[in-house]
Amino acid sequence: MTGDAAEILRALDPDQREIAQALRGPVSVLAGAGTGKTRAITHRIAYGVRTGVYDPQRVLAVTFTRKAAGELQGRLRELGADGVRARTFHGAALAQLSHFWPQFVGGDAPQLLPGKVAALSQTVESLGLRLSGETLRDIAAEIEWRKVSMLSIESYAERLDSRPALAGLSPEQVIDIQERYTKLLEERRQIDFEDVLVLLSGMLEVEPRASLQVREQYRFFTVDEFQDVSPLQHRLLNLWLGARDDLCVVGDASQTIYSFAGATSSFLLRFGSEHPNAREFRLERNYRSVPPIVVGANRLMRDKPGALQLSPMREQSDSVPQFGWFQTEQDEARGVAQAISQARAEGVAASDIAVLYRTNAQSARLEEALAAEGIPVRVHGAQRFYDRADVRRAILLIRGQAKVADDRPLFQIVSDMLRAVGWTAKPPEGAAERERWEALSSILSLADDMPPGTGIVGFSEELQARQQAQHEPRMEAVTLSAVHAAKGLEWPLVHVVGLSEGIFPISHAQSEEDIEEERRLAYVAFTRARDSLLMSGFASAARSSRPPSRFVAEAGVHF
Ligand SMILES: Nc1ncnc2c1ncn2[C@@H]1O[C@H](COP(=O)(O)OP(=O)(O)OP(=O)(O)O)[C@@H](O)[C@H]1O
Repeated sequence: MTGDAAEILRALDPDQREIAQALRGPVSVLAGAGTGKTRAITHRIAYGVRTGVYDPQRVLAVTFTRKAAGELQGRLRELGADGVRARTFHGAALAQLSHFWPQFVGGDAPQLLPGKVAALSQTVESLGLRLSGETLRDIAAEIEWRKVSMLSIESYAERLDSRPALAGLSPEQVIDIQERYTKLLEERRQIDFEDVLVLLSGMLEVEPRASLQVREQYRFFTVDEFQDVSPLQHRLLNLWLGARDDLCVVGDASQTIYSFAGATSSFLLRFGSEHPNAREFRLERNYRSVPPIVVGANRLMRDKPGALQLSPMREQSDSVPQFGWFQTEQDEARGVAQAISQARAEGVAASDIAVLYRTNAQSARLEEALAAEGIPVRVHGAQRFYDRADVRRAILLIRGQAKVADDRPLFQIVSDMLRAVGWTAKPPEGAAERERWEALSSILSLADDMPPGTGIVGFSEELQARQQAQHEPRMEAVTLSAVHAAKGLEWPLVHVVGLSEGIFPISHAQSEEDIEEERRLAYVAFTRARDSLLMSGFASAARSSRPPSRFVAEAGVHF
């Protein structure tokens, strides 16, 4: 073993190390929240590359979001596993579909529909119906569910009884809309997001030359968050694998939060029966959170199927989760903003704080309250860092400057470039301006964090590599995020807001299954916190009064 390879293993605990050394064959890792599963899989890949078992070009790490793929790619790069690709299912599938279409179908691949709602709106109009934006989104969600569950419209029609009713629509109308939507896309030569996987899977099934090419390209697969895989993604993964079995899947049944969209943890929990020679590992040591948070998380999931029992690894702490109860949503937002102001006054960095909520609609009130306190925020998922116009311009300028012999200190050159796109040393007023300023400032902080002696050429290369990997620099702002989008992330101080019955769990979660999913979502939210977890809720709604969320008491938090 080379010294470098041994170095990679040194960062791991004994369980993680065993995983990193299990390089071949089917491997499943059941890993609780904060137990270092991302660390285990990135080090496993880096170890495989470093020991020469893996050709980096033939390794594919699959995640569910572009953000997670960017993080993974960034971490792999830091571990010296350049060349390994981290992609979303969708990203990898789209690249393959565009590549194969001209060869096996002819012409260019159909155009990808940016979203379903506009096409659906046209479809329902042609049927003489008038539906709200919300109903159109519900119809879109049903189409997505049908496709990822691999059901034809006919089979879907047979199951319609067990699906949620769509406001004001008869079963015949629901089916009619789906048929017309399909026809409209065909006429326009367009495909939607799920069609990418449907079409690619079909192509790989019937076209041995295509599947052979894919299997030539990729040999070793790792899938993160496997508890959220859909039947359609599972089918595609099996097609990528073919007869081989170099597949490592990692997940936590307690963090399954996309069942509503067709995901199921059964692929994770049944991995051993699908691959009888699989090795199964467990990670249950929680490194992320102080013990009282881990105890609360364990309580919330007690006796739930597939739940792991986390053992806290951090030192004992008296930072127990707290619950604050407010009269109105506005009072709650103000209370949270004040608490954040105070934490910052005590020295907590804005980037170390997150506010998590059940639905995106909750963010506006929080944004307002935080802006009133002069707190910089970034709304997670609103815009990708490298898609920001100013960031792109700044990177272009830096790249241009790297071509000129400029041996001034890096910090000076970069701040000049940033000034050219409107950055100032002092933060501006106004939430949007401030967010823009924070984005540009994060480029400057990145320059500041480069090893001493790095020049503009080295920095420009680093930026380009990060941009390619979508690896974002850290912004000095409080993160506002829906819980779904916070999966896989962590912050020292986390506020989970709207913990009121009817908000979280959400009012439309009625069945036992729906409530279980809400509970897992609460589990994801609570386990994002490293040092402090502050929960809150509010009593009054339009015409009624709500009690605190059941999840607060279930986590053993007193109020
Ligand atoms: N062996 C270890 N020693 C010390 N700290 C560790 C170790 N493994 C992981 N950690 C730390 O624990 C935290 C969680 O790790 P990571 O993000 O890899 O977890 P995860 O299992 O992917 O989490 P989740 O499933 O909740 O998103 C990180 O702060 C990481 O640095």
